[in-house]
Amino acid sequence: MNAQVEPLSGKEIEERLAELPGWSVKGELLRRHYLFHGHFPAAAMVLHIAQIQEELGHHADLTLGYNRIDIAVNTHSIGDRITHLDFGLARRIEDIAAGHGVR
Ligand SMILES: C[C@H](O)[C@H](O)[C@H]1CNC2=NC(N)=NC(=O)C2=N1
Repeated sequence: MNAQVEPLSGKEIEERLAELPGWSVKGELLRRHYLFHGHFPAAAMVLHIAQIQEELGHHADLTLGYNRIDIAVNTHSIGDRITHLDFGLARRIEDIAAGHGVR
């Protein structure tokens, strides 16, 4: 699956990170965490992200804590590298974050 997708170069990753404040790359993972004012808003955002992931056919690892979620994503189908698919999902997540009352 997604065999046609290429890993992004370091320069491409830097350029795309510049458009996504709060997101970072560690090794071959694109990551962010969000903090909330309680558990339900954090859980609700996880469900909203799940909906987007099913729409895109691309899925991050989501860790739900009491008042935070931790997100990490790469593209499994090409050996766990960072691709435009990961940044596309990150963009979509970032676009819903304010509406979920992240602090
Ligand atoms: C068929 C389906 O689209 C693929 O298995 C998708 C599902 N979600 C995925 N998510 C991630 N992060 N990487 C993938 O390679 C991937 N592949």
